[in-house]
Amino acid sequence: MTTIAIMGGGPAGYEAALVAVQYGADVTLIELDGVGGACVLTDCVPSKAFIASAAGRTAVLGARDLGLTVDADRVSVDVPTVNGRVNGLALAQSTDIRSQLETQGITVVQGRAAFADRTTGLARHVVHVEPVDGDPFDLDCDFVVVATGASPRVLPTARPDGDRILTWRQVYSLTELPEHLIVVGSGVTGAEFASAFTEMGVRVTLVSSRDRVLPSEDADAAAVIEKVFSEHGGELARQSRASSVERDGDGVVVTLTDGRQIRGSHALMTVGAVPNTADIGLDRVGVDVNDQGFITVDRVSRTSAANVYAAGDCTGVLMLASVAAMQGRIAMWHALGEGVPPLALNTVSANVFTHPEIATVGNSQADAEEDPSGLQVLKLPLATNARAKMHGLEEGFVKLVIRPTTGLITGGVVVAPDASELILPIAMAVQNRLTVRNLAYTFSVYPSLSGSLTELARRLMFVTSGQL
Ligand SMILES: Cc1cc2nc3c(=O)[nH]c(=O)nc-3n(C[C@H](O)[C@H](O)[C@H](O)COP(=O)(O)OP(=O)(O)OC[C@H]3O[C@@H](n4cnc5c(N)ncnc54)[C@H](O)[C@@H]3O)c2cc1C
Ligand SMILES: NC(=O)c1ccc[n+]([C@@H]2O[C@H](COP(=O)([O-])OP(=O)(O)OC[C@H]3O[C@@H](n4cnc5c(N)ncnc54)[C@H](O)[C@@H]3O)[C@@H](O)[C@H]2O)c1
Repeated sequence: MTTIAIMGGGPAGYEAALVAVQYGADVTLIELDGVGGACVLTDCVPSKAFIASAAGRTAVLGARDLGLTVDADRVSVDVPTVNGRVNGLALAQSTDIRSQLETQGITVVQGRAAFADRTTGLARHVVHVEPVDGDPFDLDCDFVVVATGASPRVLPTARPDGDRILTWRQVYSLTELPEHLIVVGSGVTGAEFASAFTEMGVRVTLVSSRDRVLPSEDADAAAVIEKVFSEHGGELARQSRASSVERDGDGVVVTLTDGRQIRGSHALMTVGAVPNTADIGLDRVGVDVNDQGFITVDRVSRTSAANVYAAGDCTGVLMLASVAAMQGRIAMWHALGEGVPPLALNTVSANVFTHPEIATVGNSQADAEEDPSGLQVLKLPLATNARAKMHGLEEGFVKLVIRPTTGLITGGVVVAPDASELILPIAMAVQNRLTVRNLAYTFSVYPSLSGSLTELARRLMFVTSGQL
């Protein structure tokens, strides 16, 4: 029987385990904290549950625009209840995944795993396991999957104390809302928390090292987020790189590289993530890492060492739960002899859970600007959509990227409250090589926000080159 050890029980690890066991392998999954990994326990799942509470407050207050009487002073956030719900939901999800794994026959060990090979270059590997309760033991394996994830990056001059200077994993132990939260770092994590805390009525300053929020996202989408953020009272400190964050009595002071200082009650550090690859014995097996410590993998998740695969955030390929899970599955399909298509990043859909949300898939407007003869972009604001008017939506848009010569849809952006749900038709089109004509001829419900997608496709039929 093929013996497989999986280090780490996040989406990369547990999805790899579920595939391996289907092929009759003897699978042991070793997870330090809890099954589901950081994704379920501290990162993706809790943050989205927290954001759901923030969005609930916005929805209640927004009901005034729909003719309902709401006493704004009586809409308050019960922080211990919100965080209790968040933490309880994460634990429940972890328990569900663990029981699914065990029902399928996967051995789950809570503990730390590391390579213990005595010689580099062998095809079989030894994984040393130190369970949290029980004696250490070694596993002799045909294949190993490294899926150890990543951790918040800590600046030496801004050490989190869990009280006033927080990582994103420490937000859920707050017992009351910050008076003035300074969010340092305006990537996806920073933007999501800045948006959620403003929705909860907190004064937020977002420190961005660039001249805009979400530097890697669609510029039009980021502009909408900035506008809504400032309407909710948020302040954006542009071109501002934090050089240190220190306690100052009951508050914090963030010092910027140009000497300016921003004072607040709390600081939330969202300055990126570092891979958990330092102390797992990768050098004993000859697994290459890049200069930031991320494991180098190919598109079927192979590392530089024979029969060692790696998946998820520890590879830094695209730090999304969906990509981690797919890398884990691909690793096991490949190892166990299944013909598998390599990972294709041009079809990945992703969502930023700000208010409103930003969902993207495939080619971006930046791609189109680099290739103006090959790609064309059209944007349609939602403001004229009947359903948007009914719900009082004034912001947001849909955008499609197409190949004008063929009409193929190669990418898109949706900015809307439920963009994460609305992106699927575009993702289907990109994945299945559909054209604007295919989308234009599709019935959408009237009235619906998705009606703007079919309308945009109809408009695009007239900017394509006549071959449709
Ligand atoms: C705030 C935040 C919100 C996010 N929201 C989203 C989202 O909405 N959608 C999305 O797609 N992605 C989201 N992400 C990204 C997503 O959480 C990650 O891409 C995902 O967790 C990666 O999964 P993974 O399996 O690689 O690692 P993880 O989920 O980090 O799991 C790795 C596990 O390995 C364990 N481990 C580490 N070392 C060892 C060892 N030596 N032995 C045993 N176990 C070990 C760790 O304890 C950890 O539990 C978010 C990230 C953050 C920070
Ligand atoms: N909804 C989602 O899918 C979701 C949510 C959160 C995170 N993620 C993923 O997790 C990964 C990490 O995202 P992230 O936002 O945590 O990290 P990131 O590395 O993407 O962004 C960190 C930001 O902090 C800035 N920064 C660094 N040092 C700074 C300093 N001293 N002062 C001010 N700014 C500074 C960087 O310039 C960067 O813009 C991403 O790949 C992201 O896609 C996904």
